[in-house]
Amino acid sequence: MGSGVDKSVLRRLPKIDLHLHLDGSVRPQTLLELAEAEGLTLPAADVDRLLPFMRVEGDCPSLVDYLSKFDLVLPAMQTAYSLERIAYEVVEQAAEHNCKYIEVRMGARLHLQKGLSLDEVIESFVTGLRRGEATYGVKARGIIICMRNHAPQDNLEVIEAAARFMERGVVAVDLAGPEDGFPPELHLEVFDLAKKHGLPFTIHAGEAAGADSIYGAVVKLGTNRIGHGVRLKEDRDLLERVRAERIPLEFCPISNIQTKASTNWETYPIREYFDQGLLITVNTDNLTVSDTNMTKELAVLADHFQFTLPEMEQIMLNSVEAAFLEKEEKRQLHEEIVKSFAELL
Ligand SMILES: O=c1[nH]cnc2c1ncn2[C@@H]1O[C@H](CO)[C@@H](O)[C@H]1O
Ligand SMILES: [Zn+2]
Repeated sequence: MGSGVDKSVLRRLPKIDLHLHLDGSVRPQTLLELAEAEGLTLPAADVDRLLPFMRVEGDCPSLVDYLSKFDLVLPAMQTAYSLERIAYEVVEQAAEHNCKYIEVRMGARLHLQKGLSLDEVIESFVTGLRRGEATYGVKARGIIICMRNHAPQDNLEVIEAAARFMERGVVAVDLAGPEDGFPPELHLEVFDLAKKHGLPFTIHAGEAAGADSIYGAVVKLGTNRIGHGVRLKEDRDLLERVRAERIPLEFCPISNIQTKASTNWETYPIREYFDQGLLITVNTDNLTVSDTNMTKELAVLADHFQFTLPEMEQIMLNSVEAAFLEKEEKRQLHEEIVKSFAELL
């Protein structure tokens, strides 16, 4: 199998990652250092032995099991220093794979355990992104996540805080966390508030739950983008609507197989959706938890779905269209992607 794509070129291709969680992308060495400095206990004292606790290994039965991996890192993400550093290092990791633009997301309320305020959390996060952008030249913006298992009242506060950072690197908000039992409609009011502030949003849907969840996100909430959306084909009318309205799908192939959004590559609908003209984007989700990077994600497209380099360019241009950026910024990014592909092809 394979599309005959020269693998050595994949790393050099210009890339965009629109779906990337901060807490799922902590380097093991960084966790060790933060734990040491803060007196936190970890299950292992060196990188090799710590890694199995940080990433999904072998069989992961479900999204809920996948999400249990985040419990290990969150205690070390409760200070301004750690949040700034981890955000900076995510940009650094993106630069290693020639990403030109990334949108990094974080659940602000998950970082209040040691007394930081919501504003301090977001400030530290965007400061790290900005420093990363200045150092590596990767344009980096933030998305603030509301957790679907948190009370809507608490999420309203998250939206208010995110809105205060709209001129300082926050470009959108999101809904993430366990999908079963927490439909998007529970947070209708929360995303109405986002709309009032002119904050666009993306909703994780169709990953662990089926098309109903995507329906809630698209029809009831009016989402601008869909996080994953793998199970969209379960509702043909909805698929047609998503296609016609050009609502982007943030696919994360390696994570999607791990969380069992699809049971295997044979049933993973990326080729089918792409060929049907859905606005497919390809992203990493969680660099550490999923043990991935953008180069590996593109290799999956070549190995399992015969995507050619021009098709990969189309995927990146889809990401430009889907990006939460101003028109002029998108125009520049589009130009940069086209130019770099032309040089490489
Ligand atoms: O693929 C995913 N689906 C749903 N929720 C996720 C996924 N990856 C991470 N998180 C959740 O988002 C929180 C903030 O980053 C993480 O702590 C995790 O609970
Ligand atoms: Zn996600």
